Amino acid sequence: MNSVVIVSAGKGSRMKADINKQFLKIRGKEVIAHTIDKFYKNKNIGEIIIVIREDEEEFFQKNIINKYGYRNIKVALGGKERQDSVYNGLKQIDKKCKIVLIHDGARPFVTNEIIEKSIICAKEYNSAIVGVPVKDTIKIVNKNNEVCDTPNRSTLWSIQTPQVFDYSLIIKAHEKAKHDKYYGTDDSMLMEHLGHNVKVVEGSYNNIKITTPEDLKIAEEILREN
Ligand SMILES: Nc1ccn([C@@H]2O[C@H](COP(=O)(O)OP(=O)(O)OP(=O)(O)O)[C@@H](O)[C@H]2O)c(=O)n1
Ligand SMILES: C[C@](O)(CO)[C@H](O)COP(=O)(O)O
Repeated sequence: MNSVVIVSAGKGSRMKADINKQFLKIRGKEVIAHTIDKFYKNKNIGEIIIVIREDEEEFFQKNIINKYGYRNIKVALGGKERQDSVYNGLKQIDKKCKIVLIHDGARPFVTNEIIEKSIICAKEYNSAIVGVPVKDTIKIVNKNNEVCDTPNRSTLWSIQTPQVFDYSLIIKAHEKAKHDKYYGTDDSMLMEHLGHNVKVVEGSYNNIKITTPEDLKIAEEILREN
């Protein structure tokens, strides 16, 4: 069985809104509901776990689960860092799970095609992450704003979610990270820390993470075009 952990227990501080960004609306529907729909309607997904902040659990139940009538969605509580929230979600997964997808609640434009090709890749390589080649030139800059280096752009990818893994391996990777007090900014860094190869699957430039107020405007446009 394939399970998905959708992490939605962040603070959304860069959005500077009165409510958590997951509950802001794009074209009348909450960001998190757009994201859930993508997995809820996908025939390859057997189980959905949403990770929510404890102080937002009641609001989530009433305004998302009850409002849209979602069934069989498990809820886990968030942790201090994204990585802690992912681990809490992974612990709720059914024993029958072989492949787990980890996805940001704040990335509502994931597609069926991306979900399907990342699962196929994870079945072959145990570890698959979605990304797109960078379009800009990237500079490494020091604290005085001086350029230190310009990495070769043809080797640079911007990494998104879903990130998809063999379930027992990602649990092992989290346990090693916990033991070593190692924190990564994405899930695959834990697999790299475990010494495992990670394969990249080409995603979409529309699969943005809603992070700042500008992203909400871009999101409205993406939805209008699709
Ligand atoms: N402790 C945390 C931190 C983040 N996330 C989730 O991880 C995803 C990516 O994180 P990000 O966009 O950085 O969200 P926030 O941490 O909420 O944003 P900010 O850094 O602006 O506060 C989001 O769906 C967020 O809800 C989480 O579940 N638990
Ligand atoms: C996992 C991620 O979405 C990949 O781009 C990203 O690293 C999350 O980072 P954030 O610091 O929580 O925004």
